[in-house]
Amino acid sequence: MADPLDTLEATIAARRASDPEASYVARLSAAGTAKIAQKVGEEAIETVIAALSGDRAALTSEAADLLFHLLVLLADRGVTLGDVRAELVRREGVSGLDEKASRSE
Ligand SMILES: N=c1c2ncn([C@@H]3O[C@H](COP(=O)(O)OP(=O)(O)OP(=O)(O)O)[C@@H](O)[C@H]3O)c2ncn1[C@@H]1O[C@H](COP(=O)(O)O)[C@@H](O)[C@H]1O
Repeated sequence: MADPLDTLEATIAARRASDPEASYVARLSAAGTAKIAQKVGEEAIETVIAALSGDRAALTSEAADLLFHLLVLLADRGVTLGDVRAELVRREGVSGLDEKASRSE
């Protein structure tokens, strides 16, 4: 089975330039980077609130909203899940101290 995040990334790529009347992704993308980033911020706050509430189902739902909007933002800025995965893999071999040192170089 395909990874749902990969499937969602492909769906978002396909919908970005489609009819805004029929697609939320197209509507949000047409609104621009600042609006998409604002939505990511809102969903992040809602995720934090759900986490602190102790409601597991609410946290799961808000996390899905957050990941969806983050994928729309990444697509808007031309960053792929592959780019993010590669960064995570790179960090697997870097200790906290080493990473700080490499960032300051
Ligand atoms: N995963 C999602 C998804 N999660 C949340 N949402 C939408 O995100 C919106 C956020 O809700 P809010 O209440 O925060 O926002 P709002 O008040 O409606 O909108 P704003 O005015 O704040 O922007 C809602 O309209 C949800 O329907 C999503 N919309 C789409 N997808 C996926 O994207 C695919 C493509 O969707 P379309 O572009 O609509 O075809 C779908 O098949 C889904 O897989």
